[in-house]
Amino acid sequence: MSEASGSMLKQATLSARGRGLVASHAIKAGEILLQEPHLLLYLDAAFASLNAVCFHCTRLDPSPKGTGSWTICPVCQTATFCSLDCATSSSSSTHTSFVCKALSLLRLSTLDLDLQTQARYLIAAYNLAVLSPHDFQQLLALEGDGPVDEKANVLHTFLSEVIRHWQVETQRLPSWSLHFVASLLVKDQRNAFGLSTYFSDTHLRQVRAYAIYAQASFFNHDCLPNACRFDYIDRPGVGSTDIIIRALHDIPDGAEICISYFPINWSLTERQKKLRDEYGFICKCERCQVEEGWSDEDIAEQGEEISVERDTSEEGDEDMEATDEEVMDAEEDLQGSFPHAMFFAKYLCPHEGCGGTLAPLPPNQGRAVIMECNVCGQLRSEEEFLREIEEYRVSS
Ligand SMILES: C[S@@+](CC[C@H](N)C(=O)[O-])C[C@H]1O[C@@H](n2cnc3c(N)ncnc32)[C@H](O)[C@@H]1O
Repeated sequence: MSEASGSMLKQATLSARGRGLVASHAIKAGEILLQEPHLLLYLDAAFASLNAVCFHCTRLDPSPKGTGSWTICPVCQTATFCSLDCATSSSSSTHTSFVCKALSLLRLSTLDLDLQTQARYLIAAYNLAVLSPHDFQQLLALEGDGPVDEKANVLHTFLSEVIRHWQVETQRLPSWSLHFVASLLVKDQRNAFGLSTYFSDTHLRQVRAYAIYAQASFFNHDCLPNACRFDYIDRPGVGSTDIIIRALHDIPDGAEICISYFPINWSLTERQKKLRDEYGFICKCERCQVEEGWSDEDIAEQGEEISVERDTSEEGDEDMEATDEEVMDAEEDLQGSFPHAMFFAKYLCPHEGCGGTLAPLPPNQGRAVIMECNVCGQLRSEEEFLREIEEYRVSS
């Protein structure tokens, strides 16, 4: 085992799941287990084409189109910057002359938007290899190696062309083999986190950018996670693209910390497909094992139960604290309905269509537990939680 970050986590090799992160001491609900800046960041091509997201910090342009003070790089006509600071910092980091040239060629290419996003990842990875070999080694150390497929072929051809152009204009840079590009693409698929914008009116989430984090990439998946991730990409100041991992509940010393790689309310079929196709494994977690034994009626019933539990009132915000006894009684009431009912009642965001996970705010002595949603950002007090359960009890 080796220390991962600070004193909260240790890296361990775990049976049938490679490396993972375990608690290096007992952890309290809501504690921040990890806060980490990205190793690599790249924009989603569809979002980038709107020219309303900063190439360097990924903040959105809040002003109506054409009225803001944002600038676009006159050379590649692709990278948009929200401020002089971002434009200046990026010229020696995320938007070097190499990246600028590569983006110019990407703009003229015929790659579809999905391939353009992947090309942006390879450009950022190549830039990282040139600027910071140490950080690039961290990327190479991440899980993932893959077959050479059509996508890898197309993207390898594009990247080789970029490197050839660049060599003609400036210096000699190493080329990358087709197998190397294919393996980097799998590392991205298995380790990148999407930084999303949530539209509360339509409940849609649109990925704005993708980020890879050196330590957070070691969290394994569980369909009943004990931690979840937050990001605050539009928050002012530095560190807006940091990943923050918070404990959902108390975690004992030595237990593995797992997150869910997708919204926790996905069905068994959706979860298994995603994990098999994109992450290369069959999930054997407790929840999957229970749900694999279900009949079609059980599945329909569970869907209804989750939606009933989520159909909550938004009224009232009395400032009284629930006692531990009240919370325990409520938990017992729910246990009987279906396995893991309590997990959804506690941790699935009650706001319709959101699908986010609620985690307690970091512990603050003497204060009631307040849960925060990692998607819509809304808060829920313990009293609201008890009221939801009471409404459910009355209606069932
Ligand atoms: C983000 S990485 C997590 C760290 C990885 N275990 C490692 O050794 O670097 C994702 C990969 O870990 C493995 N993994 C994650 N959760 C797993 C689980 N519950 N069971 C088996 N393998 C898992 C899969 O290979 C997956 O593609």
